[in-house]
Amino acid sequence: MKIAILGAGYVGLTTGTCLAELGHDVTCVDLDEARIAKLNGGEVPIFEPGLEEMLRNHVGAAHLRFTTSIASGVDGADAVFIAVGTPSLPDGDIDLSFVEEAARSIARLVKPNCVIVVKSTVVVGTCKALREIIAEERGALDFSIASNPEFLREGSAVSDFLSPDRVVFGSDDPRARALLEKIYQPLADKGTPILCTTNANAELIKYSANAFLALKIGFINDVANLCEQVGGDVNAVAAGIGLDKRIGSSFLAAGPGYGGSCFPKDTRAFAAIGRKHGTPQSLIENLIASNDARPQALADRVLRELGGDPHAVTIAVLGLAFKANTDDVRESPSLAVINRLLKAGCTVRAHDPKAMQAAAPHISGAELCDDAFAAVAGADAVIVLTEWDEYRQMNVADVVRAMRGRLLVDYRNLWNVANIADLDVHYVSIGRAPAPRSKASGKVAKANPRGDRSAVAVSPAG
Ligand SMILES: NC(=O)c1ccc[n+]([C@@H]2O[C@H](COP(=O)([O-])OP(=O)(O)OC[C@H]3O[C@@H](n4cnc5c(N)ncnc54)[C@H](O)[C@@H]3O)[C@@H](O)[C@H]2O)c1
Ligand SMILES: O=c1ccn([C@@H]2O[C@H](COP(=O)(O)OP(=O)(O)O[C@H]3O[C@H](CO)[C@@H](O)[C@H](O)[C@H]3O)[C@@H](O)[C@H]2O)c(=O)[nH]1
Repeated sequence: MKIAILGAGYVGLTTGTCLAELGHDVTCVDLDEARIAKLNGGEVPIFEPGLEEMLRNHVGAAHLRFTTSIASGVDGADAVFIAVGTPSLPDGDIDLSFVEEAARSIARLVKPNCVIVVKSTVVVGTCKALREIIAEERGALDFSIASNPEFLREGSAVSDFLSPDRVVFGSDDPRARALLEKIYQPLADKGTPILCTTNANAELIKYSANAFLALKIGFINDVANLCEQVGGDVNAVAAGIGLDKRIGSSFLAAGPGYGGSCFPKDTRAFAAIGRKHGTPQSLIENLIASNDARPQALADRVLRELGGDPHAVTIAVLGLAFKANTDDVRESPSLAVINRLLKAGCTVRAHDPKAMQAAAPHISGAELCDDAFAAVAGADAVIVLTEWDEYRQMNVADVVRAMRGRLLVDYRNLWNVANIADLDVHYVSIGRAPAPRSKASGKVAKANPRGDRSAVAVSPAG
């Protein structure tokens, strides 16, 4: 099958490479000349595990090409996937202008009977609107339009695409359905459930899935707040509720709030579409408000723990990406925490294994360190904000030795409390029971002088 993909970002590039892997002949088109030049020079412009190697194999075998020319990209294509961005508008609704522009630009170029597949995340009714735009541009063209929402996660995009929980496509016409079935046949052969439904349902499924997953995260973060006040441990609570098959254990990791290019934007769009149609999505509206407030609250907590004049304080931040295994910093809670600390007057030194270049323009004033220990050296406090394995595997005793102060803030619950128990540190984590007991005496320790019950204060051994 000859396929063109418009947009060679996280989704377009992964989709193009994986469709080549499934045996199709793929051309990825992007208007960003620098991006295409990099790809044609054998360089992959994003960090996504497994992508580079797979991409090189298919470029080498001439199944995968990159171009800035829409005309040559879509020439003769049986299907054209639109995978361009759908950013937020100021009112929370999504900006469909890139998708509309993409549809307009291909309308006069695609061959008759072509199937136009909307891969971008779009609000319900978009396929219908695009059909009208294309008809307006091209008059009598016989074409089909389908929605094929993407559920991959950054950091595991390739495996998510090739081994998905399901493939969803929505189309109101049999030609599009038949073509998409053919495109995804290799996944169906492996037993992947294929759900074929209407355009509108497919569009709604994507937003509902993201909104529901974001709700799970918001819920566990609220539970974490409660645990801190009443003496619970959110990890134990999450494990306990996650064993109920109706709840499931995934997406119950408490942390600094969800970020990234999808959940924040898609929950806002979900809420906006509810308001527009007179069906307010109050659960989601509340979720957005509490998630937006979380990074600031977590930064303020660090300032409270430190006390004194923030101008005299140096803080090391470990992690800038919105999650591990990606270089993406879009709506990363880490950036919001850092900017709050900078505004308060702190000196901030930050590190990330992959995301420093992307983060730099958003945290001017912070010093970027090539090495995690360079960030930590001489710091009064260390805050972990991204769950990179590199940080998980750090020897916490070495971290403490390198610091000037004694405040360790683990906003991803990466470090094992038992390994910290013998260190002379004040350890703050998310949703953990206060354990202010000295190992030696079994009495309440004084290592948490401000009496914040949410902090785990650990006394030196012996
Ligand atoms: N990032 C994810 O994990 C993810 C997962 C599922 C769905 N989505 C959705 O997929 C869509 C794309 O997301 P992304 O993260 O890949 O975006 P991105 O910003 O990484 O990439 C979009 C690309 O489209 C290009 N582009 C814009 N207009 C174009 C046009 N007319 N023709 C050709 N190229 C054009 C841009 O130059 C850019 O390189 C969004 O709707 C997003 O919500 C994203
Ligand atoms: O238990 C969890 C799981 C995730 N997160 C956070 O939630 C955000 C999103 O994480 P994740 O879903 O793993 O990454 P994305 O790449 O944003 O993927 C989401 O958004 C994509 C774009 O729509 C969808 O395709 C995916 O199915 C959906 O998981 C990140 O900030 C994570 O740190 C948590 O705090 N706790």
